[in-house]
Amino acid sequence: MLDTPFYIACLKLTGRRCVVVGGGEIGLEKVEGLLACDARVVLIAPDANAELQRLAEEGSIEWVRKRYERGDLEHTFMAIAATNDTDVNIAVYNDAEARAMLVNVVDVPPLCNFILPAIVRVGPLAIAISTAGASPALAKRMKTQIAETYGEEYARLAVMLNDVRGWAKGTLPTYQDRKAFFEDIVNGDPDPIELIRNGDEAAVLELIAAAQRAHEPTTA
Ligand SMILES: C[C@@]1(CC(=O)O)C2=NC(=C\c3[nH]c(c(CCC(=O)O)c3CC(=O)O)Cc3[nH]c(c(CC(=O)O)c3CCC(=O)O)/C=C3\N/C(=C\2)[C@@H](CCC(=O)O)[C@]3(C)CC(=O)O)/[C@H]1CCC(=O)O
Ligand SMILES: NC(=O)c1ccc[n+]([C@@H]2O[C@H](COP(=O)([O-])OP(=O)(O)OC[C@H]3O[C@@H](n4cnc5c(N)ncnc54)[C@H](O)[C@@H]3O)[C@@H](O)[C@H]2O)c1
Repeated sequence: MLDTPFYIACLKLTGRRCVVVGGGEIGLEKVEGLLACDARVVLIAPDANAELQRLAEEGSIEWVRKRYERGDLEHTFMAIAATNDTDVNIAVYNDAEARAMLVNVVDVPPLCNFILPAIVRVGPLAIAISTAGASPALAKRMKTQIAETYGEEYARLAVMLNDVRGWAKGTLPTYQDRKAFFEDIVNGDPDPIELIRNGDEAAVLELIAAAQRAHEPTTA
């Protein structure tokens, strides 16, 4: 799989039907990942572990208590198979592929048209690490190391920069102007990340205000 050039993207799952087939520990892991992204999760499995049953009872997921059938993929955006039956996993893959649907069979690369990276999430930041299947264990180790480097201060700066995007789009006429404005702040002196680390958000706001003054077109 190392010669597969994977196209990395961020999917919007909000409100979309995502089907998980298999109600064991691994099925639960996948359900939780999808719920964290506001997907409409449908679990297909004749039995499910206690936590999945709880999620179904509280209405967080729909549990269809039966064995998988092709029709379960109707109107579905993504399917993830996590059963202990290879024939079922192959059927899910074939049925999803026939509909050009996104499909992942956990830990079976030939039955995936997308694979899952290890992810570091902090606020709006998401850093994905993929080894193209070469070593999930290494991806997991890197996740820990990256999480130590890119913490809350980066997430906070992202939010502060988002707050000024409206001003930039409304005030700075060209893409180049907006690019220069944001790069001045992000790579600014003093370093905004260091300022946030030291608890001095007021100085970051001042850095942003100074960039606004420097980049605002003159009306004369
Ligand atoms: C990242 C992560 C995300 C997630 O699952 O959400 C993920 N696997 C994780 C953990 C993990 N998986 C395995 C181990 C044992 C150690 C090891 O083998 O390294 C550990 C470590 C552990 O469990 O601690 C075993 C394993 N995994 C695959 C195979 C098949 C094969 O090698 O042929 C085998 C051998 C099975 C066997 O030997 O029988 C295949 C895949 N696993 C992927 C993703 C995709 C490639 C990702 C990439 O590298 O780009 C891919 C291709 C398909 C997919 O499943 O999407 C998650 C870390 C989550 C986190 O902690 O953040
Ligand atoms: N548990 C682990 O740590 C782990 C790690 C890596 C890979 N795996 C593999 O991932 C798979 C899932 O692991 P698990 O621990 O969640 O397994 P599990 O045995 O606990 O759960 C399997 C689930 O699949 C369901 N299932 C079986 N046939 C089905 C069908 N026809 N339609 C719908 N659902 C069906 C079962 O009802 C059960 O809910 C297994 O193949 C396992 O070898 C497990």
